[in-house]
Amino acid sequence: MAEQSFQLYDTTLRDGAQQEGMVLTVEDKLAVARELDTLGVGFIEGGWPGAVPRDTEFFRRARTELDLKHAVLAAFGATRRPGVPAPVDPQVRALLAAETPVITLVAKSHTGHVRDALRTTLAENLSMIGGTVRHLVHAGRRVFVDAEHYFDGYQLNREYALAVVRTAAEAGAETVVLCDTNGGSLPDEVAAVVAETRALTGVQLGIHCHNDTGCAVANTMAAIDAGAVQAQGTAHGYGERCGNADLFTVIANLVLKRGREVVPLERLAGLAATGRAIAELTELPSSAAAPYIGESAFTHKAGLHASALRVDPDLYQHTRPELVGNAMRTLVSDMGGRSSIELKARELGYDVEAGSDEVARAATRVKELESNGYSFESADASFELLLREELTGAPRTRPFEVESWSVSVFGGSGAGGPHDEAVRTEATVRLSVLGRSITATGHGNGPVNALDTALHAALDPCFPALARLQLVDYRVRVLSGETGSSAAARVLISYQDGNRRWGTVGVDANTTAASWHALLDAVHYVLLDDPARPALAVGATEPLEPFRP
Ligand SMILES: CC(=O)SCCNC(=O)CCNC(=O)[C@H](O)C(C)(C)COP(=O)(O)OP(=O)(O)OC[C@H]1O[C@@H](n2cnc3c(N)ncnc32)[C@H](O)[C@@H]1OP(=O)(O)O
Ligand SMILES: CC(=O)C(=O)O
Repeated sequence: MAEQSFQLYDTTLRDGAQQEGMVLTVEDKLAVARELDTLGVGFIEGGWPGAVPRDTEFFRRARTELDLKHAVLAAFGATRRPGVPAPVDPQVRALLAAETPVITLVAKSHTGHVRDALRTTLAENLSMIGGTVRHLVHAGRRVFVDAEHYFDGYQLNREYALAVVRTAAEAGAETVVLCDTNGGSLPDEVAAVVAETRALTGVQLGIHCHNDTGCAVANTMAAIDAGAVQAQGTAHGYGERCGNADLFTVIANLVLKRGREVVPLERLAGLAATGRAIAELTELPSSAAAPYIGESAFTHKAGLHASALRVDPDLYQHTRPELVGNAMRTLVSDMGGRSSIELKARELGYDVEAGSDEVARAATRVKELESNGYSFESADASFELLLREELTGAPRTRPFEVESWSVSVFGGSGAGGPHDEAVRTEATVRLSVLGRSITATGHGNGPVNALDTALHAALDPCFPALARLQLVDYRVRVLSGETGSSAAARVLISYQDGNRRWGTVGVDANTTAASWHALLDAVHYVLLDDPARPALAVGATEPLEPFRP
């Protein structure tokens, strides 16, 4: 049964948008709000109407375009200006004009900030808070008050900080949210201040933490344990400076560690998908190491871990990945043994046993190859080719043979420089498909691009499956000094193949040859299980017999 009373308050669209590098259009903001609603947060703070024109527009469009099923919208803004009555303060009027059920006011609770930043008296600040809250409540809004710099203010002048909380609540604020605005607090301090404030005021409290000590989530959890009933945070912990508390982590912690079903379990299982969707919209890379939903959150590299995980996944995982929509992954590397190979093989759909000779041989080969410069961690396709060789006990079967390949780079006008358009690269490949010789040439902005184009030109007519193969990333690492071998370069190539992304690796003394090996692995990988073997070879008048490995 979902816990109704606890308030999950998302501020991705306001405080999260204060993150360096985040620029959201109104369209993006509407889409993020829909994702958060689907996840099941209770409140979505859409921005500061009247201050940020885009946010004013967001609230205008939200009225007709956002059909929220679960969440309610909150507009954020400041208390009235000193000396200006709330009803005529333009910012306060803009808050009402946003027509949201909830308005969240930021209010100063630190005496130094009142004097130096607001440049007014302590009494006037309290009057600004009380007057603005009363005005908004009178207008029919639910009001939350974010007590800015509360924890620092509490240390400096406890009575004044408490007076801010009491003033806001007496004026009608439903929840007073204690903010660690500078993010400098630690969990024990937060827990103590929340508990004391609660005991001394009896007011319903929330928590809003920044991550400047790396403790935003821990501080939020400590505050909740101490009695806070509203948790504010952002998707992926987006926010100013070091960010805010990551609301995704807070949600998963509450449900899975505290047994508080703040979102139903079926929505929690959509957490990773929500995270991916929001990262797409913000165009900010999400951290692979993000708790619960990061790509690496349940990914295992060490052999000893893999050995235990084979027996029971709980031995090296704090929770079950599927509960948050994530999945366990195994990485193959020289840090693994037979168990890592077995787990990876099973992940790839092969039924193998750790004790088998094939797995032992594959483990030995991975260690040997990695000591010569290979890296299979992000070259899962190259690993699968190696595994197949061991499982079938035969060298790799090849749907085509390479007769020769060459690359030429033609110098430019002499002006040189990276953008000298006259520099051209041409690659020629000569291949044999079922005994027929095919020659093709490709041009590109460099050797890899030209070789890739030439390979496609030669093979796509024979193997239609190759047409969907798209090279998306290329990385070269100079290995001199890293290994004892003569290999000089390791090339890792990533491909997009329909919805899948995978990689290959090539190692050679020559960088272009290393690239060629990685390119060939990709082609062989796509053709591993392609039922449409060469349909019509170039120059053939009759369809060729299906290829049999
Ligand atoms: C902790 C937080 O993250 S709170 C949210 C912060 N978010 C933002 O600031 C984003 C939106 N802000 C803005 O667009 C602009 O700063 C505006 C429109 C609010 C104000 O712009 P301007 O009028 O040009 O003022 P400016 O930005 O220079 O300074 C802010 C003013 O707000 C006042 N102010 C600061 N905090 C508060 C508060 N809690 N209550 C009322 N007024 C406040 C300051 O004293 C200053 O007043 P002044 O103009 O009399 O010096
Ligand atoms: C209100 C807010 O964002 C803060 O104090 O950090």
